[in-house]
Amino acid sequence: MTPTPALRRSAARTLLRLWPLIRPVRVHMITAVCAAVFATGASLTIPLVLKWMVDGPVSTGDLAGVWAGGAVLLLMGGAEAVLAGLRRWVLARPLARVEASFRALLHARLQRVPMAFHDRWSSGQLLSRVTSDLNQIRMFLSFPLMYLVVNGTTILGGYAILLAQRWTLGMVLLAPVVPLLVLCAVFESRYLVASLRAQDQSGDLATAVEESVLGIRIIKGFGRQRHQIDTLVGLAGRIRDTELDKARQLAVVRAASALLPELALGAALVIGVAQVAGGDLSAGTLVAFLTTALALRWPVESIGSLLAMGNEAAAATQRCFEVLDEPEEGEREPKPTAVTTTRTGPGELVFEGVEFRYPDALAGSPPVLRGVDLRVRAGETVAVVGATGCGKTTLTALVTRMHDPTGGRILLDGVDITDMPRERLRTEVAVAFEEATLFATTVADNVLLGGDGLGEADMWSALEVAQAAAFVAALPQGARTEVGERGSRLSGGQRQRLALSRAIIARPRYLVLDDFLSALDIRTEVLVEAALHDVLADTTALVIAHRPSTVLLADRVALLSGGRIAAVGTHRQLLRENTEYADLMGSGPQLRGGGDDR
Ligand SMILES: Nc1ncnc2c1ncn2[C@@H]1O[C@H](COP(=O)(O)OP(=O)(O)OP(=O)(O)O)[C@@H](O)[C@H]1O
Repeated sequence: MTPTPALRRSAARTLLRLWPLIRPVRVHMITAVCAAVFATGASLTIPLVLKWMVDGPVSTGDLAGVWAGGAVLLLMGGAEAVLAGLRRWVLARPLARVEASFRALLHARLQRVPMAFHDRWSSGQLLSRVTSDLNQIRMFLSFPLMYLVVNGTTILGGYAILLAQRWTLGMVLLAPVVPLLVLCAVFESRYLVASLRAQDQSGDLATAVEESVLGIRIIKGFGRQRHQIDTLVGLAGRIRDTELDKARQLAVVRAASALLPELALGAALVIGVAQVAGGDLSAGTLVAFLTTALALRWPVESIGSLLAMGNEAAAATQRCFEVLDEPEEGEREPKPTAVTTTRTGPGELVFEGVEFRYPDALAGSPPVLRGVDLRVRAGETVAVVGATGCGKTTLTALVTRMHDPTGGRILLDGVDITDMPRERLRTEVAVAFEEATLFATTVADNVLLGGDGLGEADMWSALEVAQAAAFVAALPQGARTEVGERGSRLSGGQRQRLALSRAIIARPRYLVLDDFLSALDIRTEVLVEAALHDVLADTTALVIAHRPSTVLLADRVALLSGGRIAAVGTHRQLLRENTEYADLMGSGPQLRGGGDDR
C-alpha cells in the first residue's frame, strides 16, 4: 500500500521542513558554504589574472610579470583545492549525526503512533523511509544543496563579471536564461511527482520482497515461485518505467542546459572575435571573457542534475514527514471522563457499553463491538468464546489500548483506562497472542522483555510455568541461544511458550491471553494450564479461547456474539443453557470430564 497523499508543497518548501534538524549543524553548513564560495571565487579569479597577464606582461615581454602571474594562478588553484577539501571535512561528521538523529526521531515516532497507523502502512513503505529516504536526504545535504548554493552564486558572480567586462557580449550569454528558467520550473514540479512515485514504488517492492522471504515456506509449499517472481518482476517493471520517465525528463533539462549556453557562447565568440578584429575589444578582455564563460559551463550544466537531486530529497523528506506528522497515541485521546457510574474495585476489569469500529472498516459495515458489558472480578479468569471473526481479538486489543473504543469505556481498578498513562496501563496488563512475536535475539532477551529489573531467576520460574524450561535448557547455549528472525529457529509451540513466559514473568496484575496455547499438544497444554492456575490465582485474566481445553482454565465464560456479550456463566452452565455456546464448543470428552462446575 502506498499512502502518500497528493503533493501539496513545492520542493523548496518541503526541504525547508528539514531546518530544525539542520539547525544544530548550521555553523558547519555555513562554514562549508563559505569554503565552497571562496573556492569558486578563487576559480573565477583565474580568468581575470589571465587577462592581466595577456594584456600586460605577455604583450610587453615582462618575464617577471609572467612569473608573478603564474605564482598567483598557482596560489588560486591551491586555495581552490584546499577549500574544497575543507568543505568535505567540515560536513562529513555533522551530517552523519543529522541522519542518525532524524532516523532516531522517525523510529521513535513509529513506536508511538497508534496501531491503526501500522494497520494502514506496509512494512516496506516504513522500511524504505527509515533507510533509503534518509540516506537520500543526507546525500542531498552534503553535496547537491551545497552546490546549488555555490553554483548559483558562481553563475550570478560569473555573469556579473561577464557583463562588467563587455555588457553586449554578456547579454548574448544571458539570452538562454529565460527559457532555461521556464524549463527548470516545469521540470521541478514534474520531477518531484515522479520521484515520489519512484520512492513509493520502491517501498511497495520492499514489502513484496519481505513477504516473499518471510512466506517462502508457503510459496514453496504451494509451488507459487513463478507467481511470486512475476509479481516482483511486475513491481520492478513499474519502478523501471518511473525511473525511465525521470531519466527522460532529466535528459531534456540536461540537454537544454548544455546546448543553449553553448550556442550563446558560440555566438559571443563570433561577435567577440569580430570586435577584436575591428579593434573594439582587447585580446586580453576576450580571453578573460571566454575563460569566465567556460568556467560557468559546469555550474550551468549541473543545475538540472542538482535540481533533480533536490527533488528526490524533497520527495524523501515528504515521505519521512508523513510519518513524523502522524499524531502519537496520546495526542488524539478524547478528554477522559473521570466519573465512574459502575461500582468497581481494585483488580477488576470492567467493560461498560464498549463499542468499536475499525477506522479502515468498509463503509456501511457494522461496528465489530456494539455494546460489550462484562465484569472480570479481581483474581478471576474469564474466557471469551465466540464464532470466528466475532471480535474477540479486537476486544483484547482494546484493553491495552492498541485501539481506543469508539463508544463506552473500559475500567481497570475502577479507573477509565483512557485516564491512565499508557506506560502504567502497559505495566499493569501483560499480553500473549496466538501469533507469538519473538525478536531476533536470545531466548533470555525475549523473555526479559516482559518487565523491568527482572533477573535470571524470574526468567527460569516463568519458563517453568510455561513448560519451556526443559527445552530452553536443552538449546545449544541455553537461554543465551539466538532464536532467529521472528523466532524462526523454534517451533510454533516453543515460540508460544516463550511468549507466555514473557507475559507472566513480571507477575502482572492483569493478563490478556489470546488463544495463546493453540500450537501446543494436549499433554503440554494441560501441563501449562495446571502451572498457570497458580499464576492466575492472583491475576485478573481475560483469556480468548477457541479450544474447549482452554476454556477449562477459566472461572467463568463469556459468549461474544453479535458484537455483545450474549451470555456469561460457567462452562457447564452455558453448555446446558446456551445452544450457540454448545454448538461452538462441541462436546469433546475433555469437556465432559471438567470436574467441578466449570
Ligand atoms: N485492522 C483491522 N481493520 C479492519 N477490520 C479488522 C481489522 N482487524 C480485524 N478486523 C475485522 O474485525 C472483525 C473481528 O476480528 P477479530 O480478529 O477481532 O475476530 P476474532 O473473533 O478474534 O476472530 P478469530 O476467532 O478468527 O481469531 C473481523 O470481521 C475482521 O475482519
